[in-house]
Parts: sequence; structure tokens; C-alpha cells
Amino acid sequence: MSREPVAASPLPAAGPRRTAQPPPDTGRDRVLRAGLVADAPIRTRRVGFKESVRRFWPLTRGDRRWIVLVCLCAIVAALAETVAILVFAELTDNALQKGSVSAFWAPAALWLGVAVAGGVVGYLGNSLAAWTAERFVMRLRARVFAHLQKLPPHFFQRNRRGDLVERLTGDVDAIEQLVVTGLVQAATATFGVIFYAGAAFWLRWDMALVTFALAPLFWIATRRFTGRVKEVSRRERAADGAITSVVEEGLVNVVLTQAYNRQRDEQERLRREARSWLRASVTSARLNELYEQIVEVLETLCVLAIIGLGAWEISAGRMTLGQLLAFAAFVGYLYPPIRDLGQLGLTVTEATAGSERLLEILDARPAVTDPEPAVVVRAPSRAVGAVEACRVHFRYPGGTEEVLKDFSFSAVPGELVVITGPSGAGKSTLAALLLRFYDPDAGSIRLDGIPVNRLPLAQLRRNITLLPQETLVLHDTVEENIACGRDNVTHGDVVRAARAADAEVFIAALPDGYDTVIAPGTSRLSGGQLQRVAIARAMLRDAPVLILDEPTTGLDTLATQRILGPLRRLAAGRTTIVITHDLDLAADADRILVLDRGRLVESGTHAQLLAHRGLYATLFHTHPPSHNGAVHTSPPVRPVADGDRRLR
Ligand SMILES: Nc1ncnc2c1ncn2[C@@H]1O[C@H](COP(=O)(O)OP(=O)(O)OP(=O)(O)O)[C@@H](O)[C@H]1O
Repeated sequence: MSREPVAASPLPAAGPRRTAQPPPDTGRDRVLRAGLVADAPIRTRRVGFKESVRRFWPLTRGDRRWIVLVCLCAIVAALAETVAILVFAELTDNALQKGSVSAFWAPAALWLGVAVAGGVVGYLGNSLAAWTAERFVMRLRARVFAHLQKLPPHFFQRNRRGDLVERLTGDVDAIEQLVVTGLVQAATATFGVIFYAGAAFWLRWDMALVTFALAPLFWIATRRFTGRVKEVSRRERAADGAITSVVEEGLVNVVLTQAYNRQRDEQERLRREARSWLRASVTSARLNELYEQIVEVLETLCVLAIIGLGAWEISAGRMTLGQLLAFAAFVGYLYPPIRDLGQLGLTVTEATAGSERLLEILDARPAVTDPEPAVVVRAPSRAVGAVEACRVHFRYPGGTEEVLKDFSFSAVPGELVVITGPSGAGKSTLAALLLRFYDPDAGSIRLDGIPVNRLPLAQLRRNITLLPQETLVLHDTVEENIACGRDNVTHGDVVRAARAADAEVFIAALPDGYDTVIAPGTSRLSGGQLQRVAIARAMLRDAPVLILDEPTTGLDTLATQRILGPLRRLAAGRTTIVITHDLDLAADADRILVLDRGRLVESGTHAQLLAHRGLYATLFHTHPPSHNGAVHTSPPVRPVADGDRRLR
């Protein structure tokens, strides 16, 4: 989708008569339809102009003096043009009409001087305006991005990524139009109107009155368009988001698309959104064009009125040709700012549609926040690693059912606790609570006996390493991927971690070794190799608590075996919680917790649970044949009655 320049020129152009500017294409590519809006995940709350400005104006702090300076430049430029027109009138009457060359030089020099001064001020003002506008965009985007990063996982599950991306790009630009460029344009247009109207009145107040009597027609034309433009813009913003989402999802799922021959479905999805967007876009273009043409006719009406009146006045000897031309020039200069003011209404209207969408993000509350200083419990920066959940109840925000019910467990350093159970039992939710992505509705989660909501978030998360199901990869070098999350890491530290994770050999074989750039979805590394990069990252992080969420998912037998050694080394001496369906990993856990529909239904060692013949035994016996081995390192594992399924 195309984008219009962020900062529209706030200053009048030099020259005797500006041509009418088309209304800014503020929709920067237009709209869409109701179906698409319904598809939009976040329900947009209606926000008015005042609230938009009130919420976003504080972001101009630090740049307000520059905005004032831009407005001053605009005033000086308008003044320069006023003087230039008056000099032009003098030249017409004294030099041209009388054919006097001597009457030419002084006014010509003055005109040139004024034009140069106006040009310099115009250049400075426009450059400064662009700089200020871009700084605002940067600041706003950073603010929204920072806020997004605090939002809980369910926010991202419920909102399409592409739409969020669109909000951070297109909608951010729209707000800038409202807050910075809009303000500068308003000041420019207002002072333009004051100077040119003042000069026209000064020349001939009676003719000026007649001409200005037509001005309200411009306002009426603008007002008639405002409502529709807002509706169209709102849909346009959502359409932009929907298209970005479809494209983004299409790229992420390209393998699925090809494997399942879904190319035509994907193309149809994009076509559907694009059709909606096209219709809205055309509607918007039509509205803008209609507005433009109506204004054009109104302007012609005014110019004809001036020429008619001027001819009358000149024939009666009450006016010179120079005065008439100057008057016509002032009126010609006057209409663009009047129209700009009207157009500004449309721009503002369109921009508030964007601000509604951004405020949806900014008003979304993080599920957890840092505790108030008064309740923070002072604890050593590195925890010992004792983890405890005490009678925890939890329901996802907006969810209807409790996902965890009266759940308790504890684990101490050196201990390996495996959490298993059927799909949807709440295992990963427990990891989310331990990392404090959410707070339980009742009960507490503790680290070294301290409720996690009384520890600074950064401190808590520094002490827990999560290895999620899918290895998270940064678009960066292998070295940076391993060092991620740790400051002051040397190359030697990274190499040692890679060695401990059995990753050294394949990293050395990469084209640029540790400097090889990898990216999410990379094909340079296999799933098992990526997992070992993640293990190296966890080694380096060296947190006392380790949570492994399905560490062997997606890996074949050989790849699984290759990560077991590194996992053992990683788990040694830490509190390790393994969430898994792979009961080979459970075989030598110190304790296995079996969750079912949010409840802890069984707890014990592998042998005890098999003997119990409950859910664990059922899961174990329906589990595919053994392939792996176990993670635990110490104490040495006793063979289990059912036969040793470990590869050691
Ligand atoms: N963001 C969310 N909002 C609402 N419900 C959710 C959310 N995330 C998970 N759930 C629900 O919570 C329940 C537990 O999910 P969880 O992912 O913890 O299960 P799990 O035991 O880890 O499953 P699996 O083994 O399939 O990964 C499920 O019913 C799931 O649909």
C-alpha cells in the first residue's frame, strides 16, 4: 500500500498565483468494507478529535519550540508573498502601464529580495516541519511498540499480527497528520487567510466583502463530506491491516499452503480482502475528487465575480489595473488556505480513525505489572531456585472455564519435575504463571518462598529460563542468538556454551561460523540444531530454574538423542520442570505430575504411577515405542519395573 509523505508542506509556494492543490490523499490508499471490519480482531472504540489530540499531544514534548518556529516561518513566508503582490501592483501601474524603466528597478529589487527571503524561510520551515513530524512518528511508534511488548500472550493470540503491524505503520503516520502536520497546516492556512484577506480589504474593502461573502460555500462543501470520509477512512485503516495480515500469514504458512495445495484458497483470501479494499479505495478517491471539483467551480465563481466588478470599477475610474491584478492575486492566494482549512477537517477526520486504532493498543492493559516499591521483597539477584505453586486457580482473561483448579506443587534445585497430561490440561499455562505472564486468580506462585508478584518482573524472569516448544530465533548472527538476553558476554562464553550444547561442530561448519546470520523460519539449521542453539542460549543465561516446554516435539529419534546430552548438562543442579507428552522423558524424573482438565490428578515417580494404573499408566501404554532416554543427570537413575526405557 502506498504512503503519502508524512509532512505535507505547510508553507505557501512562491509565485504570483498558486494553483489549487488537490485535497491530500490522506487515506493513503483507501478503504474497505463492512465484512472486513467484522473480521478485524480489535473492536474499535469511537474516539473524537479532542480525545485524540489530548492523548497524543504530550508526545510533542521537546519539539514544541520547533513547531512554533515552523509556524513562524509560515507566517514570514505568507508576509513575503503579501509584500510581493503589492510590489507587483506597483510595478504594473508605474512601470508597465506608464512604460517607465526607471520605475522598474527599485520595486524589482525589493521583489527579488522578498522572494529570496521568502524562499530561504520556506526552505527552512519545510525542512524543520519534516524533521519534527518524523521525530513525532518515531516517538509514537516507539511508545506503541514498547506498550505492545508488555501485553500478555492472549492479546497476540486474539489479534492478527498483520493488523498490529499496520497499526504501527499506517496508523502512526495518520496520527502525525493530526498532531504535527495538521497543526502546522492550520497555522499556515490561518495566517495566510489573515494576511491575504487583510491586504485585499486594504486595497478595496467593498470588493473584498462581496468576494468573501462566497467563502462560507467552501465550508458548507467541506462539512458535507466529513462524515462519509471518516467512515471510509475507518474502513480503510482496517482494510490495510487485513491485507497485511493475509500477506503475512500467507508467508508464514507457505509450507502448509504448498503441501496442502492451498494456493488458490490463499489467493482467494487475498483477493477477497483486496476487493473490499479496492471498493473502499475507489469510494474514497471519488469523494475526494467530487470535493475537488465542487471547490474548483466555487473558485471560478469567485474569480468571475472579481473580474466583473473590476471591469466595472476600472471603467468608472475608481481602480487601476495594477490594483485589480493585485486584488485578484490576493483572492487567488486566499482560496487555497481557506480550502486547506476545510480540507484539514477531512484530514483530521481521517486521522482520528487511525487514532482510534492506536488507542485500542495503548489502552490494552498488561496482564501483570511490576509490583509497587512498597510491596517488593528484597531478594538476592540470583535465586536459589525453589519453585512452589500453592492452591492455584486460574482462568484466562475473557475465558469461561478455569484452566487450573486448586493446583499445588513444589520443586527444589537439582530436582527434575515432569508435568504431563492430555492436551489442553493446562501444562503450558502453568509455565505462563511461573514466568508471571499472568497472575493466578487465587493461590500463589513462589520463588524461594517469595510470591512472584512481589519480585520485580525483570528479576523474576532473569531467574527462569524458558525453552518453549518452538525455538525462538532472532534475525541476527548465531553468536547474538546465543548471547541473547545477557549483557557483557564474550565470544569465549558463547563458544563454551555452544560446546556444552553440542552445537560447536555444526556452527563451525556454517559459512560464517558464529557470524552466520539466521532468521526465524531459517532453513540453515535443522530443528534439532536450532534446539541446541536454544540450549546454548539457556546455558549462557544460567538461570537457576529451567522450564522445558515439549523439548523433543518435532524431533526424530536421532535428533532427540542428540539433544538429550546437552539437556542433561543444562538441567544439572537447576530446578528443572519439563512439560511433555513424551513419557520417555518422564521415566527418570524425580516426580511426575499428571494434570487433567486443570487438576493435578496423579503425582509420583514413573514406577509409582505405573503401579497406580491410573491416567499416567494409560498415557504411557498408549505412548509410541521408546526412542529417547531421559534428561536427568543425578542422582543415578534406578531401573524401573516396567523395563528401562532410557538410553544412557
Ligand atoms: N490465551 C488463552 N485464552 C483462553 N484460553 C486459553 C488461552 N491459552 C490457552 N487456553 C486454554 O487453556 C487450556 C489449557 O491450555 P494449555 O496450553 O495450558 O494446555 P496444555 O496442557 O499445555 O496443552 P498441550 O499439551 O496441547 O500443549 C486449553 O483449554 C486452552 O484452550
